[in-house]
Amino acid sequence: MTGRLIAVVGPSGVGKDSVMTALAERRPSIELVRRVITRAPGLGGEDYTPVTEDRFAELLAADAFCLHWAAHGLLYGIPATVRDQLAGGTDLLVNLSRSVLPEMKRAFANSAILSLTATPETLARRLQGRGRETPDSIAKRLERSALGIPEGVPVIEISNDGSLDETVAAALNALYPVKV
Ligand SMILES: Nc1ncnc2c1ncn2[C@@H]1O[C@H](COP(=O)(O)OP(=O)(O)OP(=O)(O)O)[C@@H](O)[C@H]1O
Ligand SMILES: O=P(O)(O)OC[C@H]1O[C@H](OP(=O)(O)O)[C@H](O)[C@@H]1O
Repeated sequence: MTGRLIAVVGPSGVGKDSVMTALAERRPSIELVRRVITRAPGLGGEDYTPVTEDRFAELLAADAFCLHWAAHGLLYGIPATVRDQLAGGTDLLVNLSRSVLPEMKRAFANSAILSLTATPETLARRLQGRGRETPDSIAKRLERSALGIPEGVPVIEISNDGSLDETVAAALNALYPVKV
């Protein structure tokens, strides 16, 4: 059976990368997709492939991405090689922009979307605590947090306002319900 592409979406700071890492630890058969990003190397938060804008354009022209988008002044690409991993039966977790969800649903029949939520106060506290962005960039990310899920796209909505353990348990129950 083909693997499932599990997209994790939600506003900046909601905890997508933290939840993805914890999910993969709890269920080691799930693999994390490494994104190609025009971000400076070594900024942490996730394991990504840093590239220049010129290199990103080359990869795009060579059809190296199955999904790509722009946000926060950066370009993001999902390697087309994920199709081979899925064909091999591996379930994959991928951090996506909410804006590419309709395209993702059209392109990947076996897929699911985890939509993480948290209050504006939690988002602000977490972005400030993480310290990866400047105060100006944090303010812009908080403004963008109001962006919703595109209409008609089915999602599994899970609050990450509580502990990571609670979120991971709820996500695993929804994604892999125990058959009785
Ligand atoms: N349930 C949680 N409880 C407490 N802190 C959390 C929880 N989830 C995430 N965090 C913390 O919140 C901060 C933001 O989390 P993370 O980087 O995973 O968010 P993100 O949604 O991937 O953000 P971005 O889209 O900006 O990359 C991190 O410092 C992380 O440790
Ligand atoms: O607001 P939307 O479009 O849903 O998401 C836009 C981008 O924001 C986050 O980027 P990062 O992980 O902070 O670099 C997401 O992962 C996505 O790439």
